[in-house]
Amino acid sequence: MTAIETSGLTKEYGEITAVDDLDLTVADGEVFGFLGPNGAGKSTTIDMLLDLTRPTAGSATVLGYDAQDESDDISPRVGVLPEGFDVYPRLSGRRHLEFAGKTKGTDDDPDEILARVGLSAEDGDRPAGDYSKGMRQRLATGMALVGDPDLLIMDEPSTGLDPHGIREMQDLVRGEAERGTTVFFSSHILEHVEAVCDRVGVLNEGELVAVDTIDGLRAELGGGATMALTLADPAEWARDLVTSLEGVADTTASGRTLELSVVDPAAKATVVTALADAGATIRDVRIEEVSLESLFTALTNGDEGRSGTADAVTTETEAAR
Ligand SMILES: Nc1ncnc2c1ncn2[C@@H]1O[C@H](COP(=O)(O)OP(=O)(O)OP(=O)(O)O)[C@@H](O)[C@H]1O
Repeated sequence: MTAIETSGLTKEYGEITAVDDLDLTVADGEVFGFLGPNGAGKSTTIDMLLDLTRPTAGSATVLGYDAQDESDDISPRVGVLPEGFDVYPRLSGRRHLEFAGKTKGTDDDPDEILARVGLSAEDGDRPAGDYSKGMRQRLATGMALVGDPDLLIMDEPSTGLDPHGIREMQDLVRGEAERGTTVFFSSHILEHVEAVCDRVGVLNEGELVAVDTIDGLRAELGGGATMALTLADPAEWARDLVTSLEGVADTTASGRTLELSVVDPAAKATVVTALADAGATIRDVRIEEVSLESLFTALTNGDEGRSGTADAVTTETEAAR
């Protein structure tokens, strides 16, 4: 079964096409990163999946149910961490979870959920207003996990977290994925998506411009990686050898250093093996992957977002500043 499937899904707000003819499939059990700059249409897509807004055209299924006609079958099976959710400061963490349980009509043990999101029983007793931003996000994720959903939808879950909080969030997502939960993770921060997602879909101005693994995207864009190998002997002969290998380009030799680009990620191992087989002694190998930043910029034409600010597309390093 597919967890999410959209077909020609479109949402227009007057002149603006927020989501444009979106065909997207997310497999059961997958952690899928939904990536795009501010205003790309991520939240609007999520709202249509949850029947919070109706499409202008097209359709979507969630867990096999029609998102519009069978939304009552969908909501008990889906947990949502909405963008910008904040806690009720005076309410304890445990009360938040009890409240979520009542709303969903389940009697999940709050302490089991606290533990699942990495909060202690003592944390559960404290007012959530005293929590760090990372703890608040974990509690909010816990509320989404009440009822043990098959699909967890997280809209920008790492916004505002420091690097430690981000790692905690990523561990949480990985843990849920290991339990078999499908995770749909929207973000405009590249590294967050790369670290946890099996595949990513890149949305730009409402259109899906790519769907692949991060490695696949790198390869597709021809960026791949650059390799610099230091050999024990002058590298000129090795240049001729590796130039003939599939997926290798731009080979240069200078003294004992051999530099090349690999278009196909698998070519890295091929280069090393071919040189070793030919009797070369490799003293050092340096590999530089194409940065996610440049990858993203290439896909979105450096788009800074329709409603966006100049830092709409950012890296973790920038976000942490
Ligand atoms: N209710 C609405 N009325 C009019 N325009 C809207 C409405 N909701 C969204 N839009 C517009 O649709 C486009 C997509 O917005 P959306 O919030 O889905 O993007 P996003 O990718 O989630 O962005 P962000 O990362 O900033 O949350 C934007 O141009 C936005 O201004």
